[in-house]
Amino acid sequence: MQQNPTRALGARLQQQPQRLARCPFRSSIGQRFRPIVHAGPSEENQEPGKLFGLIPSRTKGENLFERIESGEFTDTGSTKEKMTRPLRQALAKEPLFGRAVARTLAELGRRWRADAAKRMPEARGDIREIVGQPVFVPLYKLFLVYGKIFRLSFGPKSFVIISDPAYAKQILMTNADKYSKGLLSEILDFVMGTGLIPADGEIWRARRRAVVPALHRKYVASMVHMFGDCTLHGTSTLDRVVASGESIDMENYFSRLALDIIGKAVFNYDFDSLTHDDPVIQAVYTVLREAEHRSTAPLAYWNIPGVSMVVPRQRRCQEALRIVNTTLDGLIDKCKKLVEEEDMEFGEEFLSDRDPSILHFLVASGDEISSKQLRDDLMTLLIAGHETTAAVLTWTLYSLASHPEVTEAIRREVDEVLGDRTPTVEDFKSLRFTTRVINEAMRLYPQPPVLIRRALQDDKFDQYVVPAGSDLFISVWNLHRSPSLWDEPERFNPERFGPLDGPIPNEITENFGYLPFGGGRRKCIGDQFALFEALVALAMLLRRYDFVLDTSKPPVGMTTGATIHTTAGLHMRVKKRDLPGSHRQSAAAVVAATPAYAFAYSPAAAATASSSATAGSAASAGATSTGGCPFHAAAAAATAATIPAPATTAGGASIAIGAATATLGSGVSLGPSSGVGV
Ligand code: HEM
Repeated sequence: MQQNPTRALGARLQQQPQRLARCPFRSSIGQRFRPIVHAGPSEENQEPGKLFGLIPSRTKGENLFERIESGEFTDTGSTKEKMTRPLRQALAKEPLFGRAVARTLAELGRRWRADAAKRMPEARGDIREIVGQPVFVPLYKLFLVYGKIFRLSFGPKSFVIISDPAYAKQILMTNADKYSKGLLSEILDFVMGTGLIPADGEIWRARRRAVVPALHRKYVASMVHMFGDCTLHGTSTLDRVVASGESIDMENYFSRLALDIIGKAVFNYDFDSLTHDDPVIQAVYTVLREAEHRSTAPLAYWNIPGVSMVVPRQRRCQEALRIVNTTLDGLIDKCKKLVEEEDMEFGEEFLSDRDPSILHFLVASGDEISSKQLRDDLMTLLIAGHETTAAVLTWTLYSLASHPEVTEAIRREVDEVLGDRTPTVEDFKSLRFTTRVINEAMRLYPQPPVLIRRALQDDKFDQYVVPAGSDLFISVWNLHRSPSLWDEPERFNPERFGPLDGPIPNEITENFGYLPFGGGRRKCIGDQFALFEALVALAMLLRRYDFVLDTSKPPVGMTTGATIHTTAGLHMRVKKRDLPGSHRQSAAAVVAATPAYAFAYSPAAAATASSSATAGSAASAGATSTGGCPFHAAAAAATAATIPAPATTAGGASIAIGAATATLGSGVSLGPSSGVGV
């Protein structure tokens, strides 16, 4: 983080929350929570890169700071003290009795002022006033007014909003023992059970100890090959889009790419959602959508007995869960048989060529766990690793659309380091600029934008006590866009993190002002995996294609789900990139030149491979040269054969998951409606 001129003002603002102890909007009912800016796209903000006015523009921000500085929002103490002050002054002039009362009032006034200074700034209002925009947007506006910690109250419900690196560090690291996942565990129970994300206490400790070793160095290296294969496989779809001249919803595309990748990585299942739809894919999306729906619904109506039988969406959800669970049980059984058959010694970096998945590691480890716990683990990893990475790729590509010079810089790096080769782990040391671009996109669009915790014990943040039982939101969005931490926080600037040969920015290098993967003991276990995945996909796609926003489609807006979604897709026109003086290898040739990645359980890929056995020698050459790997064969064949394109609209099994934007009702619980922290 670099120093900047607005920092001084921001720092002053951070020092004064106690002076804002009263809601500045309260005095003017009509102004309560009135948006300082609008979240929806407006004429001025339709230009990509202006962030659609989703956050206050520089001028608006400065005006707000000026107004705060002028004292307009400032309440310097206790209202009771202020109201009794004229009386006290009048009484003080009276001899004897009057003066005695004035002295008592003065003493009371001192106590009232001291109490007021200890009270956390509080924003009160009607929950309806923040409906209709992604919840992290009003939270940002309130942060600019109330500062680094404030209480947001709706009737009897209240939440503590944290937007300060030191406080975030206290919650996530120093005092992590004092916090649980709270609301998040309640919402995700139906799908993740006691998986790592919602679990707390001993179960979390045991599962973290079991799962983390599965993502060892050799595993991640082998996954990097698979990322390349999957990205290449998806180019058949993009080639069709190029030929058709239509645009494609890249949010949908990335969602499918990420699903294909995480399926293979976690349980060696090939969804192949990039080229087809089937009931399992539909079921996974139904479950994902339900998780997001529950995280933004005002009332936990699904807990009412009988609702799952009566409400159609809940019935569909139950059916989808049944399909997903049956599929997972099948994969677990298959894996158990494989472990019995194979004669492999289990060791620290256990990795099977036939099935390099996390599931295989967990089963082979001999850990005595129930199938239910195993299913919870798999489902958790599937959800954690899917939406997040897809969203990072979506918003990175979106940011690049308005920064062609950055795209060109990526290409220079990729052309030099990779050419048409698929990346290996070793390449990451050289793809430093591309990595910074992803780091910067994760700053502007953190996934999830808010982390959720519940205090198990009282905790203290400077003078403010947060009592046990309080629900806290750490607003990563606010941290990542804080004017006191970042120079021109709204600007997409991959160079802000300093020289390229410096460390890759993370929560430690940025002292908890940057939390793309959280921090402390509950930090993301898939951070490297995810960064490599995004890097491979971005590098390989930008090497091969030009992407331009389709301006005939609705402007891109944001909506909240578990991650930040677009409101109506990221529609882009795609062209093959002109590669002057360079020659582009066919996908089959690239696959042939890539070290073998074994992929065992792949019904869809196997089907594609066998059905396209006559699709050309390129395909079989790819298969042979990679030791008969069915996935390689399928990837190569896919380029030669005709494959149906995925739906490019946000319907069906597509990723309109976040469409249920914070549909918060009046006066009811806010729920964790700001992006659910995974
Ligand atoms: C770019 C992609 C990703 C992003 C931005 C991301 C972000 C995060 C964040 C911010 C947390 C911390 C949540 C909290 O403290 O409440 C987290 C936790 C977690 N992530 Fe990721 N994640 C990504 C990819 C992945 C992948 C690929 C996997 C698995 C292969 C994964 C598995 C997990 C798990 C299991 C946790 C919970 C850890 C625990 O509570 O002990 N994530 N992730």
